[in-house]
Amino acid sequence: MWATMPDAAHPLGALLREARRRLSEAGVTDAALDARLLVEHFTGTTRSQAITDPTLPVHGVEPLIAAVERRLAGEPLHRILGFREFYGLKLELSRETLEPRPDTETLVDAVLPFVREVSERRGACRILDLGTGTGAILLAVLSACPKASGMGVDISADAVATATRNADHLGLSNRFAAVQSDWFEEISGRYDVIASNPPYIPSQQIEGLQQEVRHFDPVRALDGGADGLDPYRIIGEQGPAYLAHGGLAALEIGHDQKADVTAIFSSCGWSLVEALTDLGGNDRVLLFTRP
Ligand SMILES: C[S@@+](CC[C@H](N)C(=O)[O-])C[C@H]1O[C@@H](n2cnc3c(N)ncnc32)[C@H](O)[C@@H]1O
Repeated sequence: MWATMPDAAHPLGALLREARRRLSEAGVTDAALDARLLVEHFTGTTRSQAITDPTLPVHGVEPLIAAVERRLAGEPLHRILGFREFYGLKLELSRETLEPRPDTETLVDAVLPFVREVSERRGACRILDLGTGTGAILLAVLSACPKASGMGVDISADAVATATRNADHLGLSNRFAAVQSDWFEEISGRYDVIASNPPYIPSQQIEGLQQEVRHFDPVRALDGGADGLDPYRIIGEQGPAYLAHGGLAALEIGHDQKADVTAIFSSCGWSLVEALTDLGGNDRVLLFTRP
């Protein structure tokens, strides 16, 4: 109905039904939720308006029509919206940033007790987030721990700019800095925590990933080299020079990488202190110290 009259005013309830119908007929999982979020975002309306005032006339529906078409073409919902929630924070996405995943919240939960303990004991705690992307991990930790501060590192200038904007919007820029660097290349000083969710997919497996990941997440955020372990070798070998005495390394890993990453870190003098699983019960986070 809307494509023939994009300039007309459409009742909010009818827009929602039409968006839901199109998405569900195309087999989009979570069609109802996606329709609601697209309608709210692209018409500037709220969920309660849709419930209490479904006849509310909405003008200028072209952006909504275009957004639904993008979803029908397979683009992930949050890429279209341009943001995603992570650890309760609204984070802007951009072309070269990974869409942060709920499983990565496991890493935030894993480091917070250590960050709080160091902050309480010393009045400060410094965190280095390698491969920061949107800034997700570091910003989540800073939002939960007011005495912590940190540096987000990314090889992508676009990611560094996005993480910086996210810190501004969240009111965290006084404790957050971001730098473009190939891992430790531009880094100096020592940090209490080195955190990273590095690219860890073996190069050969990228082609076989779901279309939504393969086409819309940046390859540089996914590709961990021939066996997926290259970044862990770099962090394991070079990390000790940037770690404060008694510090912690916290790493997200692929579900089948626990033994390999533990072996790499052990060979560099680290000790595994904890291994955590994600919401699906898969190995997801490893914590190491240097005795
Ligand atoms: C899996 S993403 C993680 C993004 C974010 N930390 C998160 O958890 O949502 C990996 C990130 O590492 C960055 N990266 C890839 N190679 C890098 C390198 N050599 N040096 C620094 N960052 C790199 C990518 O640009 C990407 O932002």
